[in-house]
Amino acid sequence: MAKLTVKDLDLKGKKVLMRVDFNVPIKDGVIGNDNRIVAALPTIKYVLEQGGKAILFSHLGRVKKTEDKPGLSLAPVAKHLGDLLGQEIAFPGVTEGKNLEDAVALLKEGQALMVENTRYEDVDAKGEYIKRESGNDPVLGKYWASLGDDVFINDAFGTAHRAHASNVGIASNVAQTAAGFLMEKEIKYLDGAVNSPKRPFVAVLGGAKVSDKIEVIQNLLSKADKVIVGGGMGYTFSAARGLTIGNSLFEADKVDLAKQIMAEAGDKLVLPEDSVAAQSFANDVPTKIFANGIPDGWMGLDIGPKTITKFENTLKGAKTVVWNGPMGVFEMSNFANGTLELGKFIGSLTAQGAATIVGGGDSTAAVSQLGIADQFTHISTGGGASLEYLEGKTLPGIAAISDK
Ligand SMILES: Nc1ncnc2c1ncn2[C@@H]1O[C@H](COP(=O)(O)OP(=O)(O)O)[C@@H](O)[C@H]1O
Ligand SMILES: O=C(OP(=O)(O)O)[C@H](O)COP(=O)(O)O
Repeated sequence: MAKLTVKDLDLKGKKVLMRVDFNVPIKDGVIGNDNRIVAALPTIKYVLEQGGKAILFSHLGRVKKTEDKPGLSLAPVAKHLGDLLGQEIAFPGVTEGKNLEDAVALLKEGQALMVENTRYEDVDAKGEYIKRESGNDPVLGKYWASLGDDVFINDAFGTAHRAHASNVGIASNVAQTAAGFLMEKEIKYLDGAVNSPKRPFVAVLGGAKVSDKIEVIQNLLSKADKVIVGGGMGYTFSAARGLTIGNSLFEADKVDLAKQIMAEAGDKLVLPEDSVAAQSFANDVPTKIFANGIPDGWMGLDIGPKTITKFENTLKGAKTVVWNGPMGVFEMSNFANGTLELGKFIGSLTAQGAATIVGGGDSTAAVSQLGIADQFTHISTGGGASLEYLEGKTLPGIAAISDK
């Protein structure tokens, strides 16, 4: 990679700005899976060992209103990072202002500070959704850059497909932006899959970020031999096929796009045949399998047995598999089966010589939770980022890293 990397930098005594992707699942203040934090440790440790003063930035979830803020504080993450590093991480609990600047000034060589969730800046004091971080407000990027000593390390591969103030904005206001070790590693693995995928190449998409990822399908169709769509993403296609979907996850304004994709894709696109459904989003209610549409009052929360078989048949003999997005709400045991079965099947292809890449915060949490993480060639910390990289797009977060 002809990009500047962390080893090219002189860090001693410098206030080093660092973007990491610590967008991890948190429930009631408890971190459900710390893969993304662990994956960034080598770069953070290196910066501290070199005598840098690390100023860490990350987003957490999506902040759209004031009420979102308390549950999306990075406080538990700063605490957990401190435990992993064996040293305290300063956490002033704000994204700007005197308290933050004073905490930065107190940092000594080898110490680290974590800024509060960068997306707190997306909602102002009046509760307006102003997207200062997500809209890459130039004043905000400049301000965050001013906290450091002109050096920025971007190790947030999972956020590389976003052009936000905390990655692209900071980068455009410092002399040097370098890739961290995680960013380098992710690019190395994905390059292999993009440039010369062994065929058949099958992409598997699921999850809940329908409007974000449905457009990826169109581009992937020209790269992959088959594109499997399940999980929450599948129901917009079911609706486009004229099936009833009850209360399942659904993006009404993407139905036309789904129709267009189906028409263009022909049998390259592989869609679900049945669902495991429930009458509420809960694990302690009865479940039922529906094959031809889901009736009112029910929501599809996992792929059903026929779909599992269909997807496995599609995957048989694949030599490259890229998977992003769980097949169901794996966080609840009643709806984890589709993700588990498909995950085990994809994992088994690795032993047959296939390159298997699973990406995304929740997808990697799922394979860890299910105990099958070691069966994949590469676990990517980025879901949307790895998909867009595979499409051949230039990711703004990577483009903003300085050339050597
Ligand atoms: N049928 C479904 N209905 C609602 N949510 C779903 C469904 N299938 C999967 N999900 C949810 O999708 C989420 C993950 O989606 P996404 O963020 O796109 O994946 P990743 O983080 O791996 O990129 C999980 O929290 C999972 O519960
Ligand atoms: O979790 C992430 O993406 P992913 O779910 O596609 O892996 C990244 O942290 C980006 O988050 P965003 O999709 O809210 O911008």
